[in-house]
Amino acid sequence: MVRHVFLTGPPGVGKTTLIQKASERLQSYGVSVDGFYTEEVRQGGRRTGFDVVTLSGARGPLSRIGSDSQPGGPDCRVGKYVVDVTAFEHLALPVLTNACSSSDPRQRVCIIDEIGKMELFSQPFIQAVRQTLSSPGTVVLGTIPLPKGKPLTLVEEIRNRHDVKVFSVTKENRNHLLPDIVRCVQRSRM
Ligand SMILES: Nc1ncnc2c1ncn2[C@@H]1O[C@H](COP(=O)(O)OP(=O)(O)OP(=O)(O)O)[C@@H](O)[C@H]1O
Repeated sequence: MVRHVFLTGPPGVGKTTLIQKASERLQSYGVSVDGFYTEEVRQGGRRTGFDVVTLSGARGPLSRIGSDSQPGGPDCRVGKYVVDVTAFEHLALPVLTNACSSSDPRQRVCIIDEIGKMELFSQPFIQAVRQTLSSPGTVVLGTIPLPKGKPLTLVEEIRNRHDVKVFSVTKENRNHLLPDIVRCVQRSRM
């Protein structure tokens, strides 16, 4: 029985776009949707980092090019991007906690875009994702990266769960997947 739905695929293929469309479609059906997206930040035509944007409209940095890690702190770097773990946790953790603790008896959908290298610098985030996945009232609609390099423990865990359906997004199928994703989430809520 599928409980949670994840999208995977190469960078820039359209995972976030699909999740946003699915979220809008689900909300138009009266489904309660919460969570966060990761959006790229561009300045002068080049990508300078990523922001976390919650569905309730709050925005903060996830990572930026060229800024240094805190002196003496851990080096939370992915390629040229330095992750602002504190800012990320400040935005993402309350969203996940709320998704698990809502008193609304109807099942709700929690968008987690994405669970990748940058986000996984945060141990509290890892714990919060595990808790959300095991929360009976919550269906997760999220994104995970394709397997590449060293396996990411939580991502492997998600892939191996029996209650998870993973859609692989490609340039060829990205314009056709939306109804399947929405249907799968709707069925998970029954
Ligand atoms: N179906 C589509 N047709 C044309 N362009 C698209 C489509 N889906 C997304 N794009 C464009 O591709 C770019 C990347 O999209 P998006 O951010 O959704 O990809 P992503 O897979 O989430 O990327 P990342 O791996 O960096 O998070 C955006 O500029 C978006 O407008």
